[in-house]
Amino acid sequence: MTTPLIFAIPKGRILDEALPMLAKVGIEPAPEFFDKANRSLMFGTNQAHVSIIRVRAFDVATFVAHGAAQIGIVGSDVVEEFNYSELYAPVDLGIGRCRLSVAQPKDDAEQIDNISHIRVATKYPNLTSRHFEAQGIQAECVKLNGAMELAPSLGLSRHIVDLVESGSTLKANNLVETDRIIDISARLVVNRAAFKMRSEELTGLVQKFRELVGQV
Ligand SMILES: Nc1ncnc2c1ncn2[C@@H]1O[C@H](COP(=O)(O)OP(=O)(O)OP(=O)(O)O)[C@@H](O)[C@H]1O
Ligand SMILES: O=P(O)(O)OC[C@H]1O[C@H](OP(=O)(O)OP(=O)(O)O)[C@H](O)[C@@H]1O
Repeated sequence: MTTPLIFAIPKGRILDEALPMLAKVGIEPAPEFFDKANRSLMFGTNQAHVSIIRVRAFDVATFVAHGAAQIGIVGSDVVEEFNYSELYAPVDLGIGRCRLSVAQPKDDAEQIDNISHIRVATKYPNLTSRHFEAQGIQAECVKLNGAMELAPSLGLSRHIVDLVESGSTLKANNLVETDRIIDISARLVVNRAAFKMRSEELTGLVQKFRELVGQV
């Protein structure tokens, strides 16, 4: 019997858009997956050789990069933040679209043109440092895991780097977007070693996703 293929999917907001895509490529989670009272983290599917794990978005990349899961779905923000060499991201799924941006208080007139150091609250210290480094600015990142928008009003940092979609979270917290770092969408990710070792199964699955999004 072959070991099942482990497919990692994020439990956050991408999940609702990812499940119909999985169904279209022929993978449907077992009914227990939809039972909120069920505390399992790994689920069978309609395909005997495919299991699903539901983990936090950042952890999808970690599970797949280390080969604990062979394939997964995760935002390109996470792929680029980690930059794991073992993570192959062959398909842009076109879901979970947003952008990673710099923001600051609406009434803060400070320009960052003439400064060499900046303090930034963010969940993305690597992307943030890289972005400011390219402008000759050293970024001191304060790592938060959510609610970055609170940082400026509470004096944690003047600037934040966070995900923006509609802009309503920034607006509700009196912040304005000052720079766009990257555009983001969800990617199909595959562990490179697994892609070689289990090439038949994984190439077939990658191809189905490519066809689904019209990237043939
Ligand atoms: N406002 C948004 N619009 C569209 N896509 C988003 C938005 N916010 C996040 N995403 C995408 O969804 C992914 C997961 O975001 P989500 O907010 O569900 O995670 P989270 O709750 O911050 O994660 P966790 O609880 O696992 O730390 C992000 O990595 C990004 O790719
Ligand atoms: O521009 P908008 O449409 O307002 O979306 C942006 C918000 O969405 C995400 O947060 P989420 O709602 O996932 O909550 P989180 O802070 O717990 O991650 C992100 O971190 C922003 O706060």
